[in-house]
Amino acid sequence: MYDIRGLNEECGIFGVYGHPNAAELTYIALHSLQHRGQEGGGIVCSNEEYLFGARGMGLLTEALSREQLTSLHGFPHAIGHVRYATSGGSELSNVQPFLFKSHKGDLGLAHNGNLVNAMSVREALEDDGAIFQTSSDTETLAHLIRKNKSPDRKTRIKTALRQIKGAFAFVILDEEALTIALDDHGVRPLMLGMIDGAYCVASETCAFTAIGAEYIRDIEPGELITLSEAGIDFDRYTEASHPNMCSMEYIYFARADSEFRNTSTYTIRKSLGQQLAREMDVDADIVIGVPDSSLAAAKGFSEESGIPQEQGLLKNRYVGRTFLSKGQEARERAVRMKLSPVRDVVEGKRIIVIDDSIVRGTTSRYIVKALKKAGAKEVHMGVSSPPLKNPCFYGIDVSTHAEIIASSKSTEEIRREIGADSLSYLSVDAMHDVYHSYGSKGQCDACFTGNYPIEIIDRLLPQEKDQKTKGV
Ligand SMILES: O=P(O)(O)OC[C@H]1O[C@H](OP(=O)(O)OP(=O)(O)O)[C@H](O)[C@@H]1O
Ligand SMILES: NC(=O)CC[C@H](N)C(=O)O
Ligand code: SF4
Ligand SMILES: [Mg+2]
Repeated sequence: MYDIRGLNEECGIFGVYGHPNAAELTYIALHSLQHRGQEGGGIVCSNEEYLFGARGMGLLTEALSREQLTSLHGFPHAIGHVRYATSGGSELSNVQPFLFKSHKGDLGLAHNGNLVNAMSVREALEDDGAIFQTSSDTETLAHLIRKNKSPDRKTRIKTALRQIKGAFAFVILDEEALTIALDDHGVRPLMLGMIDGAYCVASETCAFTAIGAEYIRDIEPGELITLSEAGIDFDRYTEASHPNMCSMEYIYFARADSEFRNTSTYTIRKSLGQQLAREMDVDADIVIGVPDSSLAAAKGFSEESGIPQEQGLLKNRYVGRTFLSKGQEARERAVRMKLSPVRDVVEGKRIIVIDDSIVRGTTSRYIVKALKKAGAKEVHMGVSSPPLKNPCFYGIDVSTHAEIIASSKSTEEIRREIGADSLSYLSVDAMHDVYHSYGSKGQCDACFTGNYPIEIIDRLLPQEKDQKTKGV
C-alpha cells in the first residue's frame, strides 16, 4: 500500500476516563480522526487492575476486528491511536497505543508528534541496559517513566516529560489514571471534552462531534492533566510555554469541521483565501478550489474578489491511497485518477485555481494541463499558504528538501514548471495575521521560513531515523 498524498499526516489520539462504553467511544472517535493516520490503529483499555489492548495495521476497520472490539467492552477507561509513521517504520510493532507490562504495573501510551532527541535519549538508555521493542521515538517516554525511582506517579511522568524534546501530545494510561500531556510549544492540537459526565481528550474536536461529546477547551502548551478516581487534576509538567501551534494543521491537516479555540478550520481556511485574494492581483472569470481541502480557501477568495466560484474539478472519492507503487510516475497516475475537470464549466474561461499547498508540484502541474486540455483560456494558480520550502521535524512527513519544489526553485521557475499563466502564494505575514485574528498566541512556520522553534537535536529526517533503527 502506498499513500499518494503530497503531504502526509500525523496521527490522531483519543482518551476517555470512566465511561461504560469507553472502547466503543474510542473506536468511533478514532474513526473520525482517520484522516490523521491510516497506517495502523489500536485501543488500550484499563479496568484499574490491568490493561488490555488490541491494534493492527491499516485503516481502523482493517486494524481492529469486531471480535477484538467486543473483547475490550466493559473496561471503563481507554486510549486510542491512528498512526502515520514519522519515526520508525510502518510495521505492527510501531503501531500504537503501546502496552508495556511490568511487575510495578501496566502502562499504555499513545503519541501524536515527533521527538527531536529520541535517538540520543534512546542511545543513552540502551547503553544503560534498556532493550527497546520498537523503532518508534515514542517508546523512549515509557523507558524514562519506568526508570524514574520516585514513589509518586505524577513526579515520574513529569520528570520523564522534561527529558524529551520535540512535539508531543500524549495520552498515558495506567491502573491509577489517564494522564494527558502537551509539549510546551503546543505544536499538535489537543482538546478536552466531556461525555455523559466522563472527561475525554482528542486531537480534534470532530472526534467529540462523532461520539456526541461536549467540547470544553483546547489544552494549553505545557499542561499536564490527570484523570483518576479523585476527579480531574489540572497541572503543568513545566512552567515554560512558547505557543507554536503547527500552521499546516489549519492549512491542510485538520478536518474542516474541527475547531481550534472555538473557530472551525473551515472558517480559518476561508480567511486564508480572502487574504490571498487581497494579495493576488489577477482578473479571471471563475475561481476553482482543488477538492476537498481547498474548497474553503476558494470560497474565501471568491467572496473577497467577487469572482464566482465554480466546481470545475471533480474528485474521485474512491481514489486516495491504496494499490499504487512508490515513485513519481505512480503519483502522477494517481492525481490523474483523482481529479478531473468539468469541461463545460472551464471551457473558454480565465480560471484562478486555489490549492492549499504545493509540495512536489505534481498536483498543480496536472491540474494546469488538464484544465487547458479541457479548453481553459488561462489558468492562474493561487496557493493559500506561503511557499513550502523545508522539511518538518515535528510530526509531519513533508518529504525531504530534494522533493520539495520550492526549496530550490523561485516562484517564477515553479510557474514555468507547472505551466500556469501566473502563480501567487500567500505571504507569511498575511498567514500570521489570519491566525492572530482567531486568537492564536503563536504559530510554527518552520516549513515556510526555516525558523525551527524547537532545536532539532538529532537532525535526522524521519526516513533516516527509520534506517538507523532498522532491525531493532
Ligand atoms: O504538490 P504536490 O506534491 O502534488 O502536493 C500538494 C497537494 O497535496 C495535498 O493534497 P492531497 O492530494 O494530499 O490531498 P487532498 O485531497 O486532501 O487535498 C495538497 O492539498 C495539495 O493539493
Ligand atoms: N505522526 C505521528 O504523530 C507519529 C507519532 C510517532 N512519532 C510515530 O512515528 O509513531
Ligand atoms: S514545520 Fe510546518 S508542518 Fe512542521 S510543525 Fe511547523 S508548521 Fe507544522
Ligand atoms: Mg490537495
